[in-house]
Amino acid sequence: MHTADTQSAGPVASGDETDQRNTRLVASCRLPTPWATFRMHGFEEPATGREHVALTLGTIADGKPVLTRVHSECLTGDALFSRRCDCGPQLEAALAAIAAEGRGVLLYLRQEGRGIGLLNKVRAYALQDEGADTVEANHLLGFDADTRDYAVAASMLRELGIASLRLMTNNPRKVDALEQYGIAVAERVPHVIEPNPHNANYLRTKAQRLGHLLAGH
Ligand SMILES: Nc1nc2c(ncn2[C@@H]2O[C@H](COP(=O)(O)OP(=O)(O)OP(=O)(O)O)[C@@H](O)[C@H]2O)c(=O)[nH]1
Ligand SMILES: [Zn+2]
Repeated sequence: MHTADTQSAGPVASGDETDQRNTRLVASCRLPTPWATFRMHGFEEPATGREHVALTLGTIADGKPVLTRVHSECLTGDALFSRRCDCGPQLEAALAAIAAEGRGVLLYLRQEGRGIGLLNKVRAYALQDEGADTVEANHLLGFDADTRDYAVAASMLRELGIASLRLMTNNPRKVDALEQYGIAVAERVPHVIEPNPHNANYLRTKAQRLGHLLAGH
């Protein structure tokens, strides 16, 4: 098992006062998991009070592209074992990949339900139970299909001293958004999970309507 105990002292600020500082690093600690013992860094977004975390492993502020997962909160998939989506297995696979490499970062962003919040996601799921797809359900509730913003992710990465990523994602819009906020994506690493009978339609909709790169959909 890899351990974060030997990694460099901690996050390094870029020193550039013109950076958009949307987040503030509050505290860091050890986080043992089944895959590795990570460093966990807790951030707050002063403008909104939202709290986010990053898990890091190894030496990450050395300028070389860092294997990275930018994961959006999904309480149902990440914590409650829901099979409606692919979030839980993606989270596990990302931590396993970072541990296997001995170096990397996972940002856990508190933008549940593609930014619409937990209870609106439950409303969206109820509409999907009646036949709407994931995009139609958001629209019926008066939201865009995806209301997430990655300025916070870019700010956290800068505070961790990371400027270049090997990003585990199937979402080209996530790559574009991070680059727009000044983070280089040296490589997109596909992060495809084997579908199950409950999420096959959802994954097809993501590929067809949200532009996700999921081979076979
Ligand atoms: N509004 C809404 N949000 C959902 C639904 N299913 C999952 N989510 C949320 O979607 C977010 C994950 O986004 P995804 O579209 O699965 O994937 P992504 O992060 O864009 O792309 P990847 O990096 O490839 O995983 C999490 O915040 C989930 O809570 C849904 O049916 N409706
Ligand atoms: Zn999910």
